[in-house]
Amino acid sequence: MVKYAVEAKNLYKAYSDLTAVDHIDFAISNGEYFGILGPNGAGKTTTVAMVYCFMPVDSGILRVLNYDATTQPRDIKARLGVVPQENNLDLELTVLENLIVYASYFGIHKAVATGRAMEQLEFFGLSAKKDTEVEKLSGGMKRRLTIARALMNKPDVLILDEPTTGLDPEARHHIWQHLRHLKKTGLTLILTTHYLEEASQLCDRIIIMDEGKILDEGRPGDLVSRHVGVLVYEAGISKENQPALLALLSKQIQGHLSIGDTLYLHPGDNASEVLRSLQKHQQVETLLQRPANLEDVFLKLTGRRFGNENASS
Ligand SMILES: Nc1ncnc2c1ncn2[C@@H]1O[C@H](COP(=O)(O)OP(=O)(O)OP(=O)(O)O)[C@@H](O)[C@H]1O
Repeated sequence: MVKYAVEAKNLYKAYSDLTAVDHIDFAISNGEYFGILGPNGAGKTTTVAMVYCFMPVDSGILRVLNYDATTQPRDIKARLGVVPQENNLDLELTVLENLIVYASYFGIHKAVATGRAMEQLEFFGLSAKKDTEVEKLSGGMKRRLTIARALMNKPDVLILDEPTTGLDPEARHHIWQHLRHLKKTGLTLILTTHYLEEASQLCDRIIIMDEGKILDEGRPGDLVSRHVGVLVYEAGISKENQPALLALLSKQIQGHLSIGDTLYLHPGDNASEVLRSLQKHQQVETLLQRPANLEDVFLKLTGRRFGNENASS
């Protein structure tokens, strides 16, 4: 068995003069759930599109299941499952037909394909819909069917490009649950997402991308504790009060970090004392205490927020 499911070294891709993937390195172990997290335009889709040999590599090394992405794309494609960003199911066909037709592209005999399809539909809670035309399914069902379809060739690596974008929270959680169950099969999963919670919930390890570069990589929890600590206080501070407040904090907490109106406190910090001071000096209009998350990591690394839709996802 090869050591890495995917290995990228100095990987580079540009569209004319726009650099989409800027000399990045990463390695994904077999059986790992690996996330590529980043805002719109970060280069996530371009990165995975090179992994599934849809887009050519401009320069650098990209090996997938020990095959070279430039010279051995057919070997790679045969062993991958891909769920692209847009649903590309055949809307006029039934649920079952979609799976069987897809399997035929891999030369899987109809009888074998039917058996496999029934197993997949059972697993993804779609058995009752097997004879329904795809256009009549809900968005969440369509997405589950697209994942089921990508598993028809029993891939070693499953690539999901933004698997839950556009779904409501319930449908999203439903998909997460299925993906967690799939982990037991030893599947390697590569997921791109701009949902911070999705990355935290599903991934063993993530890279955070921005403007084609990798800002950092690690386990989601480790990234949070390494960059921002455990607790975060969001303080509503008027602009004129900010300098005085920061001066006060500096006296009280060694090495505290503040970005905008968010204060980051590490477990060793004397948080309750800080809070008392803040309130005593009436420099804070509102104060919210919450656990630190990957949004804070992104903010710390870039000085920019990830985007409002992520805060509550
Ligand atoms: N076919 C293309 N032609 C030209 N530029 C492109 C093309 N595809 C992507 N880009 C640009 O390359 C950069 C990276 O895009 P990419 O789609 O890889 O990012 P992303 O992180 O997946 O973003 P999103 O979440 O919006 O899909 C962006 O600036 C994008 O506008």
